[in-house]
Amino acid sequence: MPQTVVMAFGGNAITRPGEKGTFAEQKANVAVTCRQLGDLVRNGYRLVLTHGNGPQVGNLLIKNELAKDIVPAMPLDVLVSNTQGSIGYAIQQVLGYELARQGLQVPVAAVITQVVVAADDPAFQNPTKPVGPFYSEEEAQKLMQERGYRMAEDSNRGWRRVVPSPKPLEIIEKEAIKALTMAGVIVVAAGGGGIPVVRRPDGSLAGVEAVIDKDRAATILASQVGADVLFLLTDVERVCLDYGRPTQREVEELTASEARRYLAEGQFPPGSMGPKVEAAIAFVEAGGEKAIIGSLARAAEAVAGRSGTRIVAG
Ligand SMILES: Nc1ncnc2c1ncn2[C@@H]1O[C@H](COP(=O)(O)OP(=O)(O)O)[C@@H](O)[C@H]1O
Ligand SMILES: NC(=O)OP(=O)(O)O
Repeated sequence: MPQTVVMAFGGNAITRPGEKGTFAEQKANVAVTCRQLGDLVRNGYRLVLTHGNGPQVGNLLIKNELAKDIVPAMPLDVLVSNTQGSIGYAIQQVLGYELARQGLQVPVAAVITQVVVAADDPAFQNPTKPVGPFYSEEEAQKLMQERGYRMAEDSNRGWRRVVPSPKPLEIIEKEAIKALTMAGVIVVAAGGGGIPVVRRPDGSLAGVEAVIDKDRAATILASQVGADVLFLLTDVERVCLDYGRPTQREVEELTASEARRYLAEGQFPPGSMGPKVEAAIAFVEAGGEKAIIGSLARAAEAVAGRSGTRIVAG
C-alpha cells in the first residue's frame, strides 16, 4: 500500500518576508520544493498538498480597501477563495512542469475547499492570524489609529495585521479530495486553511470573515486521506527552543509530550510556529507515523530524515 504524504507549503515561505509578493516570486518559491517531489512520486508516494495564504490574502485586503470606491469590496472568505485559485494555479503549473521534466506524467488538480468553523469560536473576538506585509512598530501604530486595524508583532519579524483564525472542524469537499487522491491525482486542497464557512440550522453554508491556519487544516486533511506522514514546510530548517534569544538551539526530534510541554511554556508563538507544533502533536496523537516541521527549500532532505524537526508519538 503506497504511503500517503500531506505537505503544507507555508504562506510566508511562498512569499518570503521582504519580498513584494509578485506572482513570479510565488512561483519561484514554490518551484524550489516542486523540483524535489519527483523522487517521492517515483517511489510511489501519494501526495496531497496544501498551502498558506497569509501574505497573499493580506495583500488582497489592501487592494480591496484601495479600490473600494471603484469596485465592490469582497468579504474575507471570498479573498481566501481567490488565494486558493492563484496559489493552486501556481502549484499546478510549476509542479506539472517539474514532474514532466523528470519524465513523470502525473495530474495535479487544485480543489476549491470549504472548511467548517464554529460561529461562536472565541477566535472571532481575538484575532491572531498575521496577514499581509510586515510593518515597523511606528507604521503599525499609525494603521491602528487611522484604519482601526488590529496589529500584532509576528515572531520578531515586524508588525502585521491580524484577523480571526477559528479552529477548523470539517472539510466539506473531503470525499472529492480523497477520490482524486486514490485515483492517483496530486491534489492541492484546503488552501489558505480552507474557505471558512459556518453551517446554518437549515444545513446551508455561509462564508465568514476569517483566515484558518493551514497547519491546523492540514491535520484534518491528513486524517481524512489517511496520511502516514505530515510535512509542515516553512522558511526555517528546524523548530528552535529559545527562538530569537542567545540561547536559541535547533531541535531534531520531539515526542508529542515534549512538544506539548514546550508549547505550554510559550516557546512557540500563536501566530506562527504555535499552530505548526499543535498540528504536529494532533497528527501523531491521532495515529500518524510522524510529523516533520522543516524548510520548503529542503523538503527532500526532510523526507530523508536529514533536515527538519520530527514530532513523534510518545
Ligand atoms: N521556536 C521557533 N522555532 C522556529 N521558528 C519560529 C519559532 N518561533 C517563531 N518562529 C517563526 O515562525 C516562522 C514560521 O511560521 P510562519 O511564518 O507562520 O510560517 P509559514 O507562513 O511559512 O507557514 C519562522 O519563520 C520563524 O520566524
Ligand atoms: N492560512 C495560513 O495558515 O497562512 P500562512 O501559512 O501564511 O500562515
